[in-house]
Amino acid sequence: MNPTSSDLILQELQQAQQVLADFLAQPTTIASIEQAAQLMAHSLKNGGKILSCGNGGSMCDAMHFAEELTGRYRENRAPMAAISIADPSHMSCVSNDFGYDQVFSRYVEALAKPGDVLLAISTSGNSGNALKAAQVARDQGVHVVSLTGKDGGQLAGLSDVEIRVPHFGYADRIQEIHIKVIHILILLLEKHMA
Ligand SMILES: O=C(CO)[C@@H](O)[C@H](O)[C@H](O)[C@H](O)COP(=O)(O)O
Ligand SMILES: [Zn+2]
Repeated sequence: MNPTSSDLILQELQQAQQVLADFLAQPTTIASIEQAAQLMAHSLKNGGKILSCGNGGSMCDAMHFAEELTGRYRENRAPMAAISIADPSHMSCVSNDFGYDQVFSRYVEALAKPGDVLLAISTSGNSGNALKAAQVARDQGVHVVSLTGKDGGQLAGLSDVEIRVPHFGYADRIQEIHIKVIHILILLLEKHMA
């Protein structure tokens, strides 16, 4: 028998609850979020900035993160220096002329300065363009914070701080936790910068 809509709704919410419980049960979770916030706050206090990137839904998350730092989260306060790598003209030029793997790294190469932070978001931890951006960032003295899923992929090894959602199913389950972490990071940045 096909599941009813109510069955599907309940199943979705219960699965999300389980992924959140598994994330919370991971011994590294709380410390890694606090470390990421400290790294970002240190950079901002020293005149640095945060660049964020990701593909698909994770690009939306990268944009969401940056706009709430330059714009607003819960309350009005001074803007913070953050920019997501999501300019369509840049993305189309670089994809067309150099390849999609370079869409984020070329932006990092152009704009990032030592002491800045790159927030790289990838549910698989294996998207080529995110890996290349993290590698170029490291080469330029830019700290890498990553939001990953599954086993962290290759991005785990390229990160100064990795925040991993240890879920091996669909990406949306991982993204649901990523956006929660993004909001917590903003909350902590506001606390550190106040
Ligand atoms: O939002 C979703 C799925 O929920 C998709 O658009 C998803 O972000 C895309 O398939 C991405 O290309 C996946 O990349 P990644 O998270 O593995 O780096
Ligand atoms: Zn938000």
